Amino acid sequence: MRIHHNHPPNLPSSVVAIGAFDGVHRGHQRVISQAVKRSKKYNVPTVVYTFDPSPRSYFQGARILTTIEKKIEHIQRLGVDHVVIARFDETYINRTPASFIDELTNISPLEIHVGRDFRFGKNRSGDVDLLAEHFQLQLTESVCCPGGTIISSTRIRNLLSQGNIQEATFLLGWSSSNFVSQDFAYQSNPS
Ligand SMILES: Cc1cc2nc3c(=O)[nH]c(=O)nc-3n(C[C@H](O)[C@H](O)[C@H](O)COP(=O)(O)O)c2cc1C
Ligand SMILES: Nc1ncnc2c1ncn2[C@@H]1O[C@H](COP(=O)(O)OP(=O)(O)OP(=O)(O)O)[C@@H](O)[C@H]1O
Repeated sequence: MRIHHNHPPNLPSSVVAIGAFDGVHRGHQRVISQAVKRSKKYNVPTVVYTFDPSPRSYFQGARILTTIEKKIEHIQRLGVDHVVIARFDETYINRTPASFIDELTNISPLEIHVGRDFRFGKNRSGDVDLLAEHFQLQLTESVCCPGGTIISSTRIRNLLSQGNIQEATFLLGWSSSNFVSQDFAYQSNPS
């Protein structure tokens, strides 16, 4: 897998998945795996476009589930060809939706895979309807817990803070021993 910092490569065609993907949990895995499956069908590379730091950590100071290195490792395991890591800083957050859309045209997406709630651009002003005016969108069905709640990084963070490692690990879909960041590992197992 090739790693691109800040700027996507120029590609003649691709299938793209976009998101913060903190934890690369079961919901994220579905978004990315569906992109990989479709890229194989088209015989074009899969690109995952993600952010460092994650927007939730930047805006709300949320503790991360995965370091950027771990995130890359898990994305690679899903069979992705290229990962773009955009530095999420003051300059970046002020970009307009149009500027983000322009950037995506460099990778010539045949399809873009995101969840229904995906937002982008300054003040979260871009949504899936706007993206669909420019690209073929594939909206991933939400992956839920057995109880019916949608899996999210926030939910997993809360479970870990409460010490509920078993459920957090299940929602992550990876082994927590080599997955959860040191901060959480320490908090959940202080001995
Ligand atoms: C160019 C760009 C600018 C963004 N600016 C903001 C912003 O001003 N405020 C904000 O809360 N999020 C901003 N975001 C983050 C998005 O709201 C969102 O978190 C990000 O696209 C990842 O999607 P996800 O949270 O569904 O994974 C921006 C994203 C992009 C791509
Ligand atoms: N449970 C899920 N099922 C399907 N798609 C999901 C799921 N959770 C997130 N996604 C999608 O994956 C992409 C990345 O999502 P994001 O990183 O914001 O995850 P999140 O779990 O909602 O995080 P947070 O709780 O921090 O907001 C987005 O397009 C989002 O819609």
